[in-house]
Amino acid sequence: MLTFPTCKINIGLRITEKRPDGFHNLQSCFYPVGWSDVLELIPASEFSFTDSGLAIPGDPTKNLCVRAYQLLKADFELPPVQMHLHKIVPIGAGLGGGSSDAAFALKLLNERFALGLTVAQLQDYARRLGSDCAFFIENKPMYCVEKGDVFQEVSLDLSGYTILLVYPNLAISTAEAYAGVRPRLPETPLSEQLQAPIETWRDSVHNDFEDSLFPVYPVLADIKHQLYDIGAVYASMSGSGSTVYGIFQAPVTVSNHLGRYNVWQGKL
Ligand SMILES: C[C@](O)(CO)[C@H](O)COP(=O)(O)OP(=O)(O)OC[C@H]1O[C@@H](n2ccc(N)nc2=O)[C@H](O)[C@@H]1O
Ligand SMILES: Nc1ncnc2c1ncn2[C@@H]1O[C@H](COP(=O)(O)OP(=O)(O)OP(=O)(O)O)[C@@H](O)[C@H]1O
Repeated sequence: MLTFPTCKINIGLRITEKRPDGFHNLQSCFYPVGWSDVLELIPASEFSFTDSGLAIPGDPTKNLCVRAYQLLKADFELPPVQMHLHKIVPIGAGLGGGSSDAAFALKLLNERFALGLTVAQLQDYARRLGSDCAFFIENKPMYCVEKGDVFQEVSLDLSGYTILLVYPNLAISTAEAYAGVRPRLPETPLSEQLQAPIETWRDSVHNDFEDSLFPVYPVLADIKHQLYDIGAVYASMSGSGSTVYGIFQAPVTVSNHLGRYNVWQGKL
């Protein structure tokens, strides 16, 4: 069985407070984007995990796909499987790629072995693997609060718009990015700003990580300016970086300047 774990962008990201558990509460709209990995699962005589495509740093036995399998195996009689991940979505990119792999692995195992887990149960398993993971169970636009794993329905529909993602070949660790932020409650809740037309977002919808990361990595601010220069209606960094995205009315010609990076264009 094959599945295609997509990624996400954050439209606005306000870090509101540090929690007693060391994590941060946030407000953000998570929106699915079609740039995807490929995950294959085949029943086998013993468990194995292999990967290809982009090199994944760290120990493969701790890959989030393996951890997803082990999590379910602890509660169910799961037969052994051969798992293969072809990695396409950049890593340390603010796109939640690894989290998506984990969530899609949970969904695939649930389906293949008819475990009968509900969406809420799958989300509970996903939360144990990472803050971004639970979003990818339903994988639809959501207003996310707390650690980014508590959801409120959002009536945002950007279908028809084109998105251009620019990964500047620079990995940013999520934990380090959080260590650099100064949490504070925004004067206007993000949910209110998102109800205004997309043309207003440039002046209102903000990713708090930009404040601490743009001075350290000037290339990020440069990409954001370039995206506005080529006609983006709205541009922002996603998550804790380093991907910067632009939302456009129609498909765009990627300038030579941006073409030097790892770019992906598609429909929202
Ligand atoms: C930046 C975002 O991508 C926005 O969607 C997410 O908040 C990151 O979520 P994630 O990559 O799933 O992060 P996790 O694997 O849960 O946590 C990695 C590290 O990021 C920090 N972290 C993460 C999420 C959060 N709400 N507060 C945090 O402070 C913690 O130091 C944690 O040790
Ligand atoms: N399937 C996977 N894909 C990517 N990284 C993985 C995966 N499984 C485990 N990891 C580990 O997670 C680290 C990347 O985590 P990090 O949260 O920075 O990036 P991400 O999952 O690509 O997305 P984001 O930057 O949005 O959080 C990698 O360095 C790797 O050690």
